[in-house]
Amino acid sequence: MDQTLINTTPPDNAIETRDLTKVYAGKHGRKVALDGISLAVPRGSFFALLGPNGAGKSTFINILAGLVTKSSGQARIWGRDIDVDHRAAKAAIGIVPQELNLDPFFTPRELLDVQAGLYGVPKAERRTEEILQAVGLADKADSYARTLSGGMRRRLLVAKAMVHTPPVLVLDEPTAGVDIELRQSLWAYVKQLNAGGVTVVLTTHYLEEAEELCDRIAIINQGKLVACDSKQALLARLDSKAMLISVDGGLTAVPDSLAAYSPEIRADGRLMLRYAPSAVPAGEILENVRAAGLGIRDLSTEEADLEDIFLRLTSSKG
Ligand SMILES: Nc1ncnc2c1ncn2[C@@H]1O[C@H](COP(=O)(O)OP(=O)(O)OP(=O)(O)O)[C@@H](O)[C@H]1O
Repeated sequence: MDQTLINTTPPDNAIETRDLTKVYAGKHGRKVALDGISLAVPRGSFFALLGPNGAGKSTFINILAGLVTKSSGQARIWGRDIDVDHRAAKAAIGIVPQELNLDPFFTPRELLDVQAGLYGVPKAERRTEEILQAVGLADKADSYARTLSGGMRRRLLVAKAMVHTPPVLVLDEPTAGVDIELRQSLWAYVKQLNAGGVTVVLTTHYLEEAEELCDRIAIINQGKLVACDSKQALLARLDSKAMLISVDGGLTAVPDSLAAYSPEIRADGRLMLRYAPSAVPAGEILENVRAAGLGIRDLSTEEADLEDIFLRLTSSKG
């Protein structure tokens, strides 16, 4: 890690933005891509930045990366203001871009060396072999980048982002187009980095991925922050569950007395009853089911998932 970062107390938040705004002046007029985003990414967290296409995720990340100039607002990376302390802010972050932009005539080893040089990492401190090993590219260390598969290039980009040992790693849609097996190995490595203290921020279209990996989630819609919370708190917000009941002897019609639970008979014949766990105890539903003369053969429940939250917060109705 950069000496100036080592010699200071680590901040509570790895990234902090205040009223971050970006207005693009395009051919078709002004486009507000970010509309006053204030958020904090706690140090050590595994943070997901979610949003539909065009929500502003890449713009947000590219401002942190120094690739897009913000229109107004502030951003701090590892406590360093990107305007005031640009060099230290840049040293604190490693960015894995969305595009697979690698020089085709360089080998992974050369690319990592060039990158280390750009960041002023002294030769003796370079961890080229270790990083190549970690991303599963040790046996491709001397092959031209153009001969690498999409999944390998993606992993090479992660390796590139890590050469200067930044405490914050940001991945923009890292698994788009990467097959499942490689996705797993990429995540294994990123999880290992996170377990070692690296703060990880990722944007992804795969909500299950965010749900599985991340502990905090922010959702951006049309340039505005519509949610930023722990995963548990976000999911609890929906306060919605479904109870699935296999009824003795099957079921052709739902008794009227269960109408309050928005009942539905599933294609597999099970009866689905919806309820808000904070207001309705499961036992009460079971009593009502029995009182309606139905025998319960088997029972399971389904929780709301991130997709439900995401759709609710980003639907055009708001
Ligand atoms: N250079 C630019 N000039 C004008 N408008 C732009 C520019 N870059 C992005 N935009 C617009 O700003 C908005 C946010 O784009 P951005 O790429 O940040 O979204 P995103 O959430 O990353 O989307 P995706 O998931 O598709 O990458 C979009 O409406 C986009 O068309």
